[in-house]
Amino acid sequence: MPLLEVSNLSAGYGDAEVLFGIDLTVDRGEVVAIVGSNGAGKTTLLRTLSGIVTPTAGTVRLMDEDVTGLHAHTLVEKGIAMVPEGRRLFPRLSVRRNLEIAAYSKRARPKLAESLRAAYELFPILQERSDQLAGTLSGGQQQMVALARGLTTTPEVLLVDEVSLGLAPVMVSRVYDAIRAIRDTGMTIVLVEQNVGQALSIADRAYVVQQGRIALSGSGKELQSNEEVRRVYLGLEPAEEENQ
Ligand SMILES: Nc1ncnc2c1ncn2[C@@H]1O[C@H](COP(=O)(O)OP(=O)(O)OP(=O)(O)O)[C@@H](O)[C@H]1O
Repeated sequence: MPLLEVSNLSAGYGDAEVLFGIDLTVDRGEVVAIVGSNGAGKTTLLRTLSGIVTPTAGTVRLMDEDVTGLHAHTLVEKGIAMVPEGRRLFPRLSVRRNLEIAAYSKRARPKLAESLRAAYELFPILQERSDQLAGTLSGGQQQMVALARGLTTTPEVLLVDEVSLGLAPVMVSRVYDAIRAIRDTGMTIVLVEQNVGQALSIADRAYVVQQGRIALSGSGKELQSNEEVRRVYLGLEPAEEENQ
């Protein structure tokens, strides 16, 4: 049984339909990447899975329970956490306070001390900076707070939107190291990325979204060598040796 099973999911904003019959599965412990061009619907898919956007058709099952159309706060209680694009921290609150606030749910509150310990173990820099205002951290460090905040909700699955957006390349590698470290704890991760190369390098499996539909899927390795993916998303010629 997959941890997350999405069948025939459609969603949009008012009359603007964005997703058309998405099917995907995520197994426990997997990193699944959702890649595609600007405006393909990747963020909308994550927003629908996290209850911010209500689906117009289809089903979402979490650990075999139908959770379709539940509100975001209910889905947090059930174990779906979203790390949004742009991080959305409270810039004038300390790192520690940002993490504590995330543990508001009945699910997470009793485990707050344990979650903070685990977050600081994963991200020692955040422990060093725990009293610093989140808005004064570097972009990469803020992204680590956003990831740690998602983990503080003690999720079954962490949905991560555009984690590398706006970061310098060196920071992107650090943030990806952090995601590998999170994966190594056994966490299930769904990663939406425009940085297709990075996402495929870490993904067990990936889906390519085009105009609101799944156009391709396969293991991260398979998609890295898929001709269309190489040409359209990685900017490589089909015969070109990968040397980046
Ligand atoms: N709040 C909104 N109201 C109306 N339309 C929206 C809203 N958010 C996104 N859209 C539209 O939905 C479509 C899909 O956007 P979405 O953000 O899901 O794509 P994406 O693949 O994540 O791309 P990006 O990486 O640029 O965010 C786009 O045409 C976008 O203009």
